[in-house]
Amino acid sequence: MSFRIQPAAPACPNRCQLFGPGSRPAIFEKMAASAADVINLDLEDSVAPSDKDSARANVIQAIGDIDWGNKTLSVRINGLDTPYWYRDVVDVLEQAGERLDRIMIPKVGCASDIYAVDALATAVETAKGRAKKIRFEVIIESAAGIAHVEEIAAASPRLEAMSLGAADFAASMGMATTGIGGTQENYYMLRDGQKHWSDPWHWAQAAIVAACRTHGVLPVDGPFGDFSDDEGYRAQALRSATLGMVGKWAIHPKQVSLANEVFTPSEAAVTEAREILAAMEAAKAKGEGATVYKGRLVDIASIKQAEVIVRQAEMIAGQ
Ligand SMILES: CC(C)(COP(=O)(O)OP(=O)(O)OC[C@H]1O[C@@H](n2cnc3c(N)ncnc32)[C@H](O)[C@@H]1OP(=O)(O)O)[C@@H](O)C(=O)NCCC(=O)NCCSC(=O)C[C@H](O)C(=O)O
Ligand SMILES: [Mg+2]
Repeated sequence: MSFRIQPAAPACPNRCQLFGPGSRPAIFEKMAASAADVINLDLEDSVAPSDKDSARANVIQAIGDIDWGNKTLSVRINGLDTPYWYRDVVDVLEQAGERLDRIMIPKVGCASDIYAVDALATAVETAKGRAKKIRFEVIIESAAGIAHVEEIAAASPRLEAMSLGAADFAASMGMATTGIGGTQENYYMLRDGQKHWSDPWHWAQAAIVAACRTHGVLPVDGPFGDFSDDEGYRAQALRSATLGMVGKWAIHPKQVSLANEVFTPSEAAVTEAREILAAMEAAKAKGEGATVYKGRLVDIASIKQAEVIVRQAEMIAGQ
């Protein structure tokens, strides 16, 4: 272990982030009634340029009017390359109530992007006397974003979560696909004439997880565009969870239960983790640092692995 201790990510459930366009206020109550842990009211790419002002007004109103329960409530602002973002930050922080938890910053390319939003948010909060400091989440969805992922993860103490945005990421990287996440037909290896599909999102996800875990930020998988493909969504989510991500976006309400199922440790996984902890307690009592559990080695590192699962299950149960 490095002399520098790895910081813990925020202990808040983040299994599913449900998105809805700010220009579609008719679905806000349905979003609030969903089982998603996080609600993202969108001012960015799901809102047409002609609707930007009205969407912002809808969102500000809804933050105060709707009962969002114990969900984390987030507004996705427009990108820093647009003329909309500063007004998103200023109007939302000046006019929306303190129920809002996060601002999501899309298409971040470097730590200075976060610095700019931080400076503006800090000025508005101070001027308005907002008691609750807004937290940030970011989307890595460009070549620059992934190239600078670690400095972005370290950019601000406000930063709570980081998502992979597969659609913009693919476009920025020049990837030959119009799919949003999932299996890509042409990304395969050949062996004995048989195709074996590989995962083109894997390396970016792994880079995000490493940056997030280094700096105590929650790593989250972004959208899966084909909402008619439950099995495809589940497979993508299972890969993300296996890599260390804590949740995934839903761009349709039917994806919420899929994310919650995958990112909630199963009873069997929790039972096994507790048994490993018990086996290691018994080993330690005998002065041993390793033992055998179900025919396989478990040691001090296994305690940390098991604790990840138990902590996650307890945090979700206690929400
Ligand atoms: C994708 C949708 C446009 C589909 O909407 P719709 O045609 O209304 O779907 P359904 O008829 O199947 O809806 C069934 C019922 O569910 C309600 N509904 C629909 N969407 C939502 C929602 N997001 N939250 C809650 N409830 C919802 C409908 O009203 C129906 O209700 P009822 O009639 O009472 O049965 C739509 O789902 C949608 O707009 N989704 C969100 C799109 C979005 O926000 N996109 C932005 C995030 S993805 C992205 O930006 C890419 C990323 O940045 C990247 O680069 O990768
Ligand atoms: Mg995007």
